[in-house]
Amino acid sequence: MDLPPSKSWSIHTRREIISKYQILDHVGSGAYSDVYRARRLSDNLTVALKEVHDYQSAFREIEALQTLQNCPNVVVLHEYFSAEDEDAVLVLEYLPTDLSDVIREAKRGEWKDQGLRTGEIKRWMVQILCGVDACHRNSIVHRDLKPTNLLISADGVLKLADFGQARILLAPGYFAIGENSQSHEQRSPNDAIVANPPETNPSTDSADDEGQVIQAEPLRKEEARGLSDELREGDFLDEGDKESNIPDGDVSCLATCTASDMEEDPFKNYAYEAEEDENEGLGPLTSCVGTRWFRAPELLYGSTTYGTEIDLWSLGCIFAELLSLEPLFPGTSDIDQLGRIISVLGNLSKEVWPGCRELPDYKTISFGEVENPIGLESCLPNRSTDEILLVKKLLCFHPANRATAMELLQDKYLTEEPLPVPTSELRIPSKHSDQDEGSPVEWGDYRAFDSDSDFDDFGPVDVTKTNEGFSIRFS
Ligand SMILES: Nc1ncnc2c1ncn2[C@@H]1O[C@H](COP(=O)(O)OP(=O)(O)OP(=O)(O)O)[C@@H](O)[C@H]1O
Repeated sequence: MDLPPSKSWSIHTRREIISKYQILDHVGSGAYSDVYRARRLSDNLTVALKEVHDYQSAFREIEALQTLQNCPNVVVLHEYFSAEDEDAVLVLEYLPTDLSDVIREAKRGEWKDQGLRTGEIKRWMVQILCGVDACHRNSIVHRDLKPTNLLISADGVLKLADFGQARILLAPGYFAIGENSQSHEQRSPNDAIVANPPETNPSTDSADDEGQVIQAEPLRKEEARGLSDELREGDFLDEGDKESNIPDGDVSCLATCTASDMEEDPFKNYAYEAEEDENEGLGPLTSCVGTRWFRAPELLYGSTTYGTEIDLWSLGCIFAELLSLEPLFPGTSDIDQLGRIISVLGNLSKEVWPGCRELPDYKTISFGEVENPIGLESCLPNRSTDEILLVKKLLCFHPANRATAMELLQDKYLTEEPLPVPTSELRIPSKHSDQDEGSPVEWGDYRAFDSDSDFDDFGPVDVTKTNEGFSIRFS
C-alpha cells in the first residue's frame, strides 16, 4: 500500500521539479542518493527521480548515461536537473525490481520448480552481457556491477544502472553541468566511442620493500565453507538483524575507506587511494571502487591503472551467483575477500599473471601457499561443465585473460540448447513499490551493510610482529 508522500523530503523544495513531477514515494537510497517514484504530469509516465548528493557521482552518471542512451540494456535518462548549490536530480525510467530480487525469490523456492531454469539464467546473462558490451565499446567502465545495480522492468528487460562510479577511459569531451537551475532534456546520442580498452598496465610504483607486510592466511576449504555458512545464517547478527542485514559486501569502498580509517589503521601501507582527476581521461584511477564481493583482485591489491576488465571479474561473480543462488566470494573485509578468492582459485603468482608483482600492494599482502585450491567446481555443485567454464573465463587473475562481453555473447553455452527464454517468459519478482519500505526485512536483506573500517567487521584476527612486518591470521 502506498503511504501518502511525506512533505518533508528535500525534493519537495525543488520547484522546477514539482512543477513537472508528482512525487509518489521514496523507493530507495544509496551511498550518495535518494530515489523517488514519481509521475510525470504531462503524460502520467512513472519515473524514478534520483537525487544525487555528490557532485562527482552525479556528473559521472549523467555523462555515462548520455553516452549509452541508445542501449536497450542501460537505464534511460529522460532528463536531469542541476542547480548551483543544489543536488542534481536525474529523471530515470522507473524499474521496479532488480537481479538480487530474482536471486532471492529463486532461492526462497517460492517459484514453482525451485531455482532458476537454465533458459532463464541464460536470458539474464545475455541481457547483462549486452549492457556491459555497450559500456565497454564506449570505453566506459562501470566499476560497481552487482545484482542490486542490475534493474529489471516489469516485462523482464534488465538494465544496468547506478553509473555513479563509472569512468570513461577515453574521454569523449567532458561537459560541465549547467550553473543555473535548469532542466536538461536528453541530448542526441554521442557517436559511439569505439576504442580498445587500454591495456592493464600495473603501476611501477611497487610497495615499499621496507614497509609493513601483511601475511594473511587464505582460508582452508572447511574454514571457507564454515564462514560462508555462518554469514549466510547470520549467526553473528543480533536477532533483530538476522533477516534484514545479511552482509552482502554491498559496501562501496568509496564509502568505507575514509582518511581517518587509514590514519588509525596500523597497516598503513595496505590500502591507499589515488586522487582521480576528472579532466584526465586516462589519469590514475582510484582502487577504492565497487562493492567488495564483486571487486577484482587488482583493485584489492591497490591497482590504479586498471581497465574495463574489472567489470568482467564482477560479471564472473554475478554469473556464479545466478548459477548457485549464493554469493561466490562473500568477503568480510578486503583481505578476507582476497583470502577467499585465493582459497578457491589458488595463489596469485607470476605464473598466472606475470605482472602481478607490480601491483601496489602485492608485496604488502602475502598469503600462505594454497596447495589444493577449492576450485570453482566445488563452489558450483550440480552445474554443467559449460556453465563452470563460462565463469572460469571471467574469473582469471590476469585481467587480459578475461573473456570480453562480446566474446561471451558468442559462447557456446549461450548459443546452444536450451536457448535463452524470451524475456516474456522470465519470472519477475513482485515490485519494489508493493513492498513496505519501512520493513527492513524486505528492503535490507541484499543491500547496505555498513562498516567503517576494513577490519572491524572481520572477526577474530591474530596479529603477530614478524621480521618483515606483521603476520595476520584469521580464525
Ligand atoms: N531507475 C530506478 N527505478 C527504480 N528504482 C531505482 C532506480 N534507480 C535506483 N533505484 C532504487 O534506488 C536505490 C539506490 O539507487 P542507486 O543504487 O542508483 O544509488 P547509489 O547512491 O548510486 O547507490 P550505491 O550505494 O549502490 O552506489 C536502488 O537500490 C534502487 O532500489
